[in-house]
Amino acid sequence: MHITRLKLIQFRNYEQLDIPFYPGVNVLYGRNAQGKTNILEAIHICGSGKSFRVSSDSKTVMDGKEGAYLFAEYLEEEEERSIEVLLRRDRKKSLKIDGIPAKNMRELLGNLFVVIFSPEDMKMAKEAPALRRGFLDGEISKIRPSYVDALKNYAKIIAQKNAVLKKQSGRDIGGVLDAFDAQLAGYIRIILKNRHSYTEKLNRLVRETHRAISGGEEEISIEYKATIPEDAIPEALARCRQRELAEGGCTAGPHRDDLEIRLNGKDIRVFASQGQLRTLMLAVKTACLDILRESTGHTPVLLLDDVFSELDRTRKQNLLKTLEGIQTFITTADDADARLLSRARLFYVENGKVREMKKKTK
Ligand SMILES: Nc1ncnc2c1ncn2[C@@H]1O[C@H](COP(=O)(O)OP(=O)(O)OP(=O)(O)O)[C@@H](O)[C@H]1O
Repeated sequence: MHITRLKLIQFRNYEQLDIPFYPGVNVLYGRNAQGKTNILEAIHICGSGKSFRVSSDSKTVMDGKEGAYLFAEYLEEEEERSIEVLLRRDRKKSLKIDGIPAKNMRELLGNLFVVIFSPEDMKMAKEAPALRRGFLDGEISKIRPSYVDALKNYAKIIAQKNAVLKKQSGRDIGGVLDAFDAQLAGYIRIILKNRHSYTEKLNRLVRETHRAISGGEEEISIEYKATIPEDAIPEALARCRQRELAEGGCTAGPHRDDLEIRLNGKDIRVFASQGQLRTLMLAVKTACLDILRESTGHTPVLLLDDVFSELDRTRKQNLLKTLEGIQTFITTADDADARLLSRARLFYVENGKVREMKKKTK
Protein backbone atom coordinates (compact mmCIF):
# COMPACT_ATOMS: atom_id res chain seq x y z
CA MET A 1 0.00 0.00 0.00
CA HIS A 2 1.10 3.59 -0.45
CA ILE A 3 -0.11 7.05 0.48
CA THR A 4 -0.98 9.18 -2.53
CA ARG A 5 -2.05 12.39 -0.81
CA LEU A 6 -1.95 14.01 2.61
CA LYS A 7 -4.09 16.97 3.69
CA LEU A 8 -3.64 18.72 7.00
CA ILE A 9 -5.53 21.63 8.54
CA GLN A 10 -4.33 23.29 11.76
CA PHE A 11 -2.11 20.34 12.63
CA ARG A 12 1.09 21.31 14.53
CA ASN A 13 2.73 24.08 12.45
CA TYR A 14 0.64 23.31 9.33
CA GLU A 15 -2.15 25.85 8.86
CA GLN A 16 -3.07 24.12 5.60
CA LEU A 17 -1.26 21.45 3.60
CA ASP A 18 -2.30 19.40 0.57
CA ILE A 19 0.53 17.35 -0.92
CA PRO A 20 0.87 14.29 -3.19
CA PHE A 21 3.26 11.46 -2.27
CA TYR A 22 4.71 8.63 -4.34
CA PRO A 23 5.50 4.94 -4.10
CA GLY A 24 9.17 4.37 -3.23
CA VAL A 25 11.20 6.77 -1.10
CA ASN A 26 9.85 10.24 -0.20
CA VAL A 27 12.47 12.42 1.47
CA LEU A 28 11.38 15.31 3.67
CA TYR A 29 14.33 17.60 3.78
CA GLY A 30 14.90 20.91 5.58
CA ARG A 31 16.45 22.71 8.52
CA ASN A 32 15.62 21.81 12.12
CA ALA A 33 12.17 22.57 13.58
CA GLN A 34 10.47 23.21 10.21
CA GLY A 35 7.78 20.46 10.34
CA LYS A 36 9.39 17.32 8.86
CA THR A 37 8.60 15.02 11.79
CA ASN A 38 5.13 16.57 12.05
CA ILE A 39 4.32 15.00 8.65
CA LEU A 40 5.39 11.55 9.87
CA GLU A 41 3.34 12.08 13.01
CA ALA A 42 0.24 12.94 10.95
CA ILE A 43 0.64 9.79 8.84
CA HIS A 44 1.16 7.71 11.99
CA ILE A 45 -2.06 9.09 13.53
CA CYS A 46 -3.98 8.20 10.35
CA GLY A 47 -2.62 4.63 10.52
CA SER A 48 -2.78 3.89 14.23
CA GLY A 49 -4.95 6.61 15.75
CA LYS A 50 -2.05 7.67 17.97
CA SER A 51 0.90 10.00 17.90
CA PHE A 52 4.30 8.39 18.45
CA ARG A 53 5.52 11.48 20.31
CA VAL A 54 2.80 12.59 22.73
CA SER A 55 0.04 10.81 24.60
CA SER A 56 -2.43 13.67 24.37
CA ASP A 57 -3.92 14.52 20.96
CA SER A 58 -4.54 18.12 21.96
CA LYS A 59 -0.80 18.86 21.78
CA THR A 60 -0.88 18.20 18.04
CA VAL A 61 -3.60 20.79 17.40
CA MET A 62 -2.08 24.06 16.20
CA ASP A 63 -1.49 26.48 19.05
CA GLY A 64 -4.47 28.79 19.55
CA LYS A 65 -6.86 26.59 17.50
CA GLU A 66 -9.68 24.36 18.72
CA GLY A 67 -9.26 21.44 16.35
CA ALA A 68 -7.18 19.82 13.60
CA TYR A 69 -8.13 17.79 10.51
CA LEU A 70 -6.03 15.05 8.89
CA PHE A 71 -6.80 13.27 5.65
CA ALA A 72 -4.68 10.50 4.12
CA GLU A 73 -5.56 9.02 0.75
CA TYR A 74 -3.87 5.73 -0.09
CA LEU A 75 -3.87 2.89 -2.57
CA GLU A 76 -4.37 -0.67 -1.37
CA GLU A 77 -3.62 -2.83 -4.40
CA GLU A 78 -5.70 -0.95 -7.01
CA GLU A 79 -8.31 0.31 -4.57
CA GLU A 80 -8.42 3.99 -3.52
CA ARG A 81 -8.99 4.32 0.20
CA SER A 82 -8.91 7.10 2.79
CA ILE A 83 -8.68 7.86 6.48
CA GLU A 84 -9.89 11.12 8.05
CA VAL A 85 -9.20 12.16 11.62
CA LEU A 86 -10.75 15.11 13.41
CA LEU A 87 -8.91 16.11 16.58
CA ARG A 88 -10.54 18.46 19.06
CA ARG A 89 -9.03 19.94 22.18
CA ASP A 90 -11.90 19.19 24.53
CA ARG A 91 -13.49 16.10 22.94
CA LYS A 92 -12.55 12.62 21.78
CA LYS A 93 -11.22 12.39 18.26
CA SER A 94 -13.52 11.20 15.51
CA LEU A 95 -12.61 9.12 12.48
CA LYS A 96 -13.84 8.26 9.03
CA ILE A 97 -12.66 5.23 7.12
CA ASP A 98 -13.34 5.50 3.38
CA GLY A 99 -15.72 8.36 4.18
CA ILE A 100 -17.78 6.33 6.69
CA PRO A 101 -17.70 7.35 10.38
CA ALA A 102 -15.94 4.77 12.58
CA LYS A 103 -17.47 3.81 15.94
CA ASN A 104 -14.17 3.47 17.78
CA MET A 105 -10.41 3.39 17.50
CA ARG A 106 -10.30 -0.38 17.09
CA GLU A 107 -12.01 -0.07 13.70
CA LEU A 108 -9.04 1.95 12.50
CA LEU A 109 -6.57 -0.88 13.08
CA GLY A 110 -6.17 -3.12 10.07
CA ASN A 111 -6.59 -0.36 7.44
CA LEU A 112 -3.58 1.84 6.73
CA PHE A 113 -0.56 -0.06 8.08
CA VAL A 114 2.39 2.05 9.22
CA VAL A 115 5.68 1.24 10.93
CA ILE A 116 7.67 4.07 12.48
CA PHE A 117 11.29 4.32 13.44
CA SER A 118 12.10 7.41 15.50
CA PRO A 119 15.07 8.28 17.73
CA GLU A 120 12.74 7.63 20.70
CA ASP A 121 12.71 3.94 19.73
CA MET A 122 16.33 3.62 20.82
CA LYS A 123 15.05 3.81 24.38
CA MET A 124 13.15 0.59 23.79
CA ALA A 125 16.38 -1.41 23.57
CA LYS A 126 18.04 0.18 26.59
CA GLU A 127 15.51 1.34 29.13
CA ALA A 128 12.71 -0.20 31.24
CA PRO A 129 11.11 -3.58 30.31
CA ALA A 130 7.70 -1.85 30.09
CA LEU A 131 8.88 -0.18 26.86
CA ARG A 132 9.76 -3.55 25.30
CA ARG A 133 6.44 -5.07 26.39
CA GLY A 134 4.61 -2.02 24.99
CA PHE A 135 6.45 -2.41 21.70
CA LEU A 136 5.53 -6.11 21.43
CA ASP A 137 1.90 -5.47 22.34
CA GLY A 138 1.62 -2.60 19.85
CA GLU A 139 2.97 -4.69 16.98
CA ILE A 140 0.83 -7.74 17.82
CA SER A 141 -2.30 -5.55 18.03
CA LYS A 142 -1.74 -4.37 14.46
CA ILE A 143 -1.97 -7.95 13.23
CA ARG A 144 -4.59 -9.15 15.69
CA PRO A 145 -6.86 -6.33 16.95
CA SER A 146 -8.66 -8.74 19.35
CA TYR A 147 -5.36 -9.12 21.28
CA VAL A 148 -6.06 -5.64 22.70
CA ASP A 149 -9.09 -7.08 24.55
CA ALA A 150 -7.00 -9.80 26.24
CA LEU A 151 -4.48 -7.16 27.35
CA LYS A 152 -7.16 -4.84 28.71
CA ASN A 153 -8.95 -7.61 30.60
CA TYR A 154 -5.68 -8.94 31.99
CA ALA A 155 -4.65 -5.46 33.23
CA LYS A 156 -8.09 -4.93 34.79
CA ILE A 157 -7.95 -8.20 36.77
CA ILE A 158 -4.34 -7.60 37.84
CA ALA A 159 -5.37 -4.17 39.18
CA GLN A 160 -8.29 -5.72 41.11
CA LYS A 161 -6.11 -8.53 42.47
CA ASN A 162 -3.43 -6.04 43.53
CA ALA A 163 -6.04 -3.98 45.38
CA VAL A 164 -7.23 -7.08 47.29
CA LEU A 165 -3.67 -8.17 48.08
CA LYS A 166 -2.82 -4.69 49.34
CA LYS A 167 -5.80 -4.49 51.69
CA GLN A 168 -5.66 -8.11 52.95
CA SER A 169 -4.77 -7.27 56.63
CA GLY A 170 -4.85 -10.88 57.87
CA ARG A 171 -8.21 -11.82 56.28
CA ASP A 172 -8.57 -15.15 54.52
CA ILE A 173 -8.63 -14.10 50.88
CA GLY A 174 -7.61 -17.47 49.38
CA GLY A 175 -11.00 -18.01 47.68
CA VAL A 176 -10.98 -14.53 46.10
CA LEU A 177 -7.42 -15.00 44.83
CA ASP A 178 -8.32 -18.42 43.36
CA ALA A 179 -11.16 -16.79 41.42
CA PHE A 180 -8.82 -14.06 40.10
CA ASP A 181 -6.19 -16.66 39.10
CA ALA A 182 -8.75 -18.76 37.22
CA GLN A 183 -9.68 -15.70 35.13
CA LEU A 184 -6.08 -14.59 34.71
CA ALA A 185 -4.93 -17.99 33.42
CA GLY A 186 -7.03 -17.67 30.24
CA TYR A 187 -5.72 -14.20 29.41
CA ILE A 188 -2.12 -15.13 30.26
CA ARG A 189 -2.40 -18.04 27.81
CA ILE A 190 -3.51 -15.71 24.98
CA ILE A 191 -0.87 -13.07 25.77
CA LEU A 192 2.02 -15.54 26.07
CA LYS A 193 1.06 -17.47 22.94
CA ASN A 194 1.04 -14.24 20.91
CA ARG A 195 4.16 -12.75 22.46
CA HIS A 196 6.18 -15.99 22.09
CA SER A 197 5.18 -16.52 18.51
CA TYR A 198 5.78 -12.85 17.57
CA THR A 199 9.22 -12.90 19.23
CA GLU A 200 10.23 -16.07 17.38
CA LYS A 201 9.37 -14.46 14.02
CA LEU A 202 11.04 -11.22 15.06
CA ASN A 203 14.24 -13.01 16.07
CA ARG A 204 14.47 -14.83 12.74
CA LEU A 205 13.82 -11.75 10.61
CA VAL A 206 15.89 -9.31 12.68
CA ARG A 207 18.91 -11.60 12.34
CA GLU A 208 18.59 -11.54 8.54
CA THR A 209 18.00 -7.77 8.22
CA HIS A 210 20.63 -6.95 10.81
CA ARG A 211 23.22 -8.96 8.89
CA ALA A 212 22.25 -7.12 5.69
CA ILE A 213 22.57 -3.64 7.26
CA SER A 214 25.69 -4.31 9.36
CA GLY A 215 27.38 -6.15 6.48
CA GLY A 216 27.32 -9.45 8.37
CA GLU A 217 29.68 -8.20 11.07
CA GLU A 218 27.38 -8.69 14.04
CA GLU A 219 25.03 -11.40 15.37
CA ILE A 220 21.82 -10.44 17.09
CA SER A 221 19.43 -12.57 19.16
CA ILE A 222 16.04 -11.71 20.68
CA GLU A 223 14.37 -13.92 23.25
CA TYR A 224 11.13 -13.57 25.23
CA LYS A 225 11.75 -13.94 28.96
CA ALA A 226 8.54 -15.08 30.64
CA THR A 227 8.03 -15.09 34.41
CA ILE A 228 5.35 -17.78 33.99
CA PRO A 229 5.84 -20.81 31.70
CA GLU A 230 3.22 -21.08 28.96
CA ASP A 231 2.68 -24.81 29.55
CA ALA A 232 2.03 -24.64 33.34
CA ILE A 233 0.16 -21.39 34.01
CA PRO A 234 -2.21 -22.45 36.88
CA GLU A 235 0.65 -24.23 38.68
CA ALA A 236 2.91 -21.18 38.37
CA LEU A 237 0.18 -18.88 39.67
CA ALA A 238 -0.33 -21.19 42.65
CA ARG A 239 3.41 -21.16 43.39
CA CYS A 240 3.38 -17.34 43.46
CA ARG A 241 0.72 -17.20 46.17
CA GLN A 242 2.94 -17.01 49.29
CA ARG A 243 5.16 -14.33 47.80
CA GLU A 244 2.17 -12.31 46.59
CA LEU A 245 0.65 -12.34 50.07
CA ALA A 246 3.98 -11.35 51.61
CA GLU A 247 4.61 -8.53 49.12
CA GLY A 248 0.99 -7.36 48.81
CA GLY A 249 0.95 -7.45 44.98
CA CYS A 250 1.14 -9.68 41.88
CA THR A 251 4.74 -10.77 41.41
CA ALA A 252 4.71 -12.67 38.11
CA GLY A 253 2.89 -12.67 34.79
CA PRO A 254 3.04 -10.97 31.40
CA HIS A 255 3.15 -7.55 33.13
CA ARG A 256 6.59 -8.52 34.53
CA ASP A 257 8.09 -10.17 31.42
CA ASP A 258 10.84 -8.81 29.22
CA LEU A 259 12.56 -9.17 25.86
CA GLU A 260 16.24 -10.01 26.05
CA ILE A 261 18.28 -8.59 23.19
CA ARG A 262 21.87 -9.75 22.70
CA LEU A 263 24.50 -8.50 20.28
CA ASN A 264 27.36 -10.94 19.69
CA GLY A 265 26.21 -12.77 22.83
CA LYS A 266 26.31 -9.67 25.07
CA ASP A 267 23.38 -7.83 26.65
CA ILE A 268 22.59 -4.83 24.45
CA ARG A 269 21.67 -2.66 27.45
CA VAL A 270 25.17 -2.58 28.88
CA PHE A 271 27.23 -2.94 25.78
CA ALA A 272 26.03 -1.39 22.49
CA SER A 273 27.29 1.85 20.89
CA GLN A 274 24.80 4.44 19.57
CA GLY A 275 25.45 3.32 15.98
CA GLN A 276 24.95 -0.34 16.92
CA LEU A 277 21.71 0.50 18.74
CA ARG A 278 20.44 2.42 15.74
CA THR A 279 21.28 -0.45 13.37
CA LEU A 280 19.56 -2.88 15.70
CA MET A 281 16.39 -0.78 15.95
CA LEU A 282 16.28 -0.31 12.19
CA ALA A 283 16.54 -4.07 11.75
CA VAL A 284 13.78 -4.53 14.35
CA LYS A 285 11.49 -2.09 12.56
CA THR A 286 12.10 -3.60 9.12
CA ALA A 287 11.39 -7.02 10.62
CA CYS A 288 8.10 -5.66 12.07
CA LEU A 289 7.22 -4.48 8.61
CA ASP A 290 7.97 -7.92 7.14
CA ILE A 291 5.81 -9.59 9.79
CA LEU A 292 2.93 -7.21 9.07
CA ARG A 293 3.31 -7.86 5.34
CA GLU A 294 3.41 -11.63 5.88
CA SER A 295 0.35 -11.61 8.16
CA THR A 296 -1.87 -9.13 6.30
CA GLY A 297 -0.76 -9.50 2.69
CA HIS A 298 -0.18 -5.71 2.51
CA THR A 299 3.13 -3.87 2.53
CA PRO A 300 2.99 -1.20 5.24
CA VAL A 301 4.23 2.36 4.87
CA LEU A 302 7.57 2.89 6.61
CA LEU A 303 8.30 6.15 8.45
CA LEU A 304 11.96 6.81 9.23
CA ASP A 305 12.56 9.86 11.39
CA ASP A 306 16.14 11.06 11.35
CA VAL A 307 17.57 7.57 10.82
CA PHE A 308 20.79 8.52 9.15
CA SER A 309 22.63 10.29 11.92
CA GLU A 310 25.15 7.94 13.55
CA LEU A 311 25.13 5.46 10.64
CA ASP A 312 28.25 5.20 8.51
CA ARG A 313 27.97 5.41 4.71
CA THR A 314 28.02 1.62 4.18
CA ARG A 315 25.23 1.06 6.70
CA LYS A 316 23.17 3.86 5.11
CA GLN A 317 23.52 2.29 1.67
CA ASN A 318 22.79 -1.21 2.97
CA LEU A 319 19.66 0.14 4.67
CA LEU A 320 18.45 1.75 1.45
CA LYS A 321 18.82 -1.58 -0.38
CA THR A 322 16.46 -3.23 2.12
CA LEU A 323 13.72 -0.67 1.32
CA GLU A 324 12.99 -1.86 -2.24
CA GLY A 325 9.24 -1.98 -2.89
CA ILE A 326 8.28 -0.22 0.36
CA GLN A 327 6.84 3.29 0.42
CA THR A 328 9.19 5.04 2.81
CA PHE A 329 9.18 8.55 4.28
CA ILE A 330 12.57 9.72 5.47
CA THR A 331 13.27 12.99 7.28
CA THR A 332 16.70 14.52 7.16
CA ALA A 333 18.32 17.87 7.84
CA ASP A 334 21.49 16.88 5.96
CA ASP A 335 21.54 17.54 2.22
CA ALA A 336 24.34 14.99 1.74
CA ASP A 337 21.87 12.32 2.88
CA ALA A 338 19.23 13.67 0.51
CA ARG A 339 21.73 13.32 -2.36
CA LEU A 340 22.49 9.72 -1.35
CA LEU A 341 18.89 8.85 -2.15
CA SER A 342 19.21 9.24 -5.89
CA ARG A 343 15.89 7.64 -6.87
CA ALA A 344 13.86 9.35 -4.18
CA ARG A 345 11.28 12.12 -4.48
CA LEU A 346 12.46 15.14 -2.58
CA PHE A 347 10.26 17.54 -0.59
CA TYR A 348 11.63 20.70 0.92
CA VAL A 349 10.04 21.56 4.26
CA GLU A 350 10.19 25.10 5.57
CA ASN A 351 8.17 26.72 8.31
CA GLY A 352 5.02 24.59 7.93
CA LYS A 353 5.11 24.54 4.11
CA VAL A 354 6.14 21.66 1.86
CA ARG A 355 7.46 22.14 -1.67
CA GLU A 356 8.15 19.23 -3.98
CA MET A 357 11.56 19.56 -5.65
CA LYS A 358 10.61 18.43 -9.13
CA LYS A 359 14.12 17.67 -10.31
CA LYS A 360 15.34 14.34 -8.96
CA THR A 361 18.53 14.50 -6.88
CA LYS A 362 21.68 13.06 -8.40
N1 LIG B 1 0.85 22.45 18.47
C1 LIG B 1 1.67 23.18 17.70
N2 LIG B 1 1.23 24.33 17.11
C2 LIG B 1 2.04 25.07 16.32
N3 LIG B 1 3.32 24.73 16.03
C3 LIG B 1 3.81 23.60 16.59
C4 LIG B 1 3.01 22.78 17.44
N4 LIG B 1 3.77 21.73 17.83
C5 LIG B 1 4.98 21.91 17.27
N5 LIG B 1 5.01 23.02 16.51
C6 LIG B 1 6.14 23.55 15.73
O1 LIG B 1 6.59 22.55 14.83
C7 LIG B 1 7.99 22.74 14.60
C8 LIG B 1 8.72 21.43 14.84
O2 LIG B 1 8.37 20.53 13.82
P1 LIG B 1 9.06 19.12 13.69
O3 LIG B 1 9.13 18.47 15.02
O4 LIG B 1 8.36 18.43 12.60
O5 LIG B 1 10.55 19.56 13.29
P2 LIG B 1 11.58 18.88 12.28
O6 LIG B 1 11.53 19.63 11.00
O7 LIG B 1 11.37 17.41 12.21
O8 LIG B 1 12.92 19.25 13.03
P3 LIG B 1 14.23 18.40 13.45
O9 LIG B 1 15.07 18.33 12.21
O10 LIG B 1 14.83 19.29 14.47
O11 LIG B 1 13.80 17.08 13.99
C9 LIG B 1 8.48 23.77 15.56
O12 LIG B 1 8.64 24.98 14.88
C10 LIG B 1 7.35 23.86 16.59
O13 LIG B 1 7.24 25.13 17.16
